[in-house]
Amino acid sequence: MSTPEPEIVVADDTTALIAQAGQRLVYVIVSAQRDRGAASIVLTGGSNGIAILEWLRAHSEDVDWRAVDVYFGDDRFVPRDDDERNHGQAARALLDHVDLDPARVFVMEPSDGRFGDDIDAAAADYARILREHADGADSPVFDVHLLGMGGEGHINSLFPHTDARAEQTAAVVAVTDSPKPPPRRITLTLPAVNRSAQVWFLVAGEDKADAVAAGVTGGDPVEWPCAGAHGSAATVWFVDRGAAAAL
Ligand SMILES: O=C(O)[C@H](O)[C@@H](O)[C@H](O)[C@H](O)COP(=O)(O)O
Repeated sequence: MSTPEPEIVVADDTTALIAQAGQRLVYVIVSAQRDRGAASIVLTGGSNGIAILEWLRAHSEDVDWRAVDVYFGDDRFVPRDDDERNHGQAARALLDHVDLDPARVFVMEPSDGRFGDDIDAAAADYARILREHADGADSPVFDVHLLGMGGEGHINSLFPHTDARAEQTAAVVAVTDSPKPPPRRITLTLPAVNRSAQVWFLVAGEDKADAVAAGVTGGDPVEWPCAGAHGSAATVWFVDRGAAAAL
């Protein structure tokens, strides 16, 4: 399946990057709600993934939050109240402050959740949730999957040269040896990311420039996982000047 050429949006700084991506996200959500009655987004961790949620908290008066399905691209398999949880960070930044329908917020279980310390059961549960909202496929067609990115090109918890990155079938896998701590995580895989209509990267800093260049110019996705992520309708790289330095 061919994918559209990536679009690159270069912002002067992180504040502008987040505002540009935030404005466009509001537009996509409002358009989807007008056309289909609902929108679906996949959240991500990291400083930019959380910063866009803080931006939305202040600028999303046009969004009907009760008609947004919220998923997570990955989360750390640590206790619910651990500061490392992407869900907790997202809740503090946005989710606790807008009128979401709790039945439409799909959280990966923590290590003290319904499955206790059984990470495989917790990952299987999230796979079940995705299937239930996927019209016969393994994962939904998300309107927008947000992605942060590490300097070595990792996205979600898909790190270079790992089985999780190489997964071709399952939509969700457990990771127990993440090279970046904490070691245990649950993550959507590239097949799930790539079912999204739009995949958006939020990337700042010159230390990410080589990975951005690899991602944009079709580098080897084994080496640079970001290069394997594409939306079916659009792939957008929101980058600051530093992250764009090698383009
Ligand atoms: O799971 C993690 O360990 C991090 O959350 C990580 O995946 C992060 O999202 C990226 O490294 C981008 O982070 P920044 O947006 O802070 O650059």
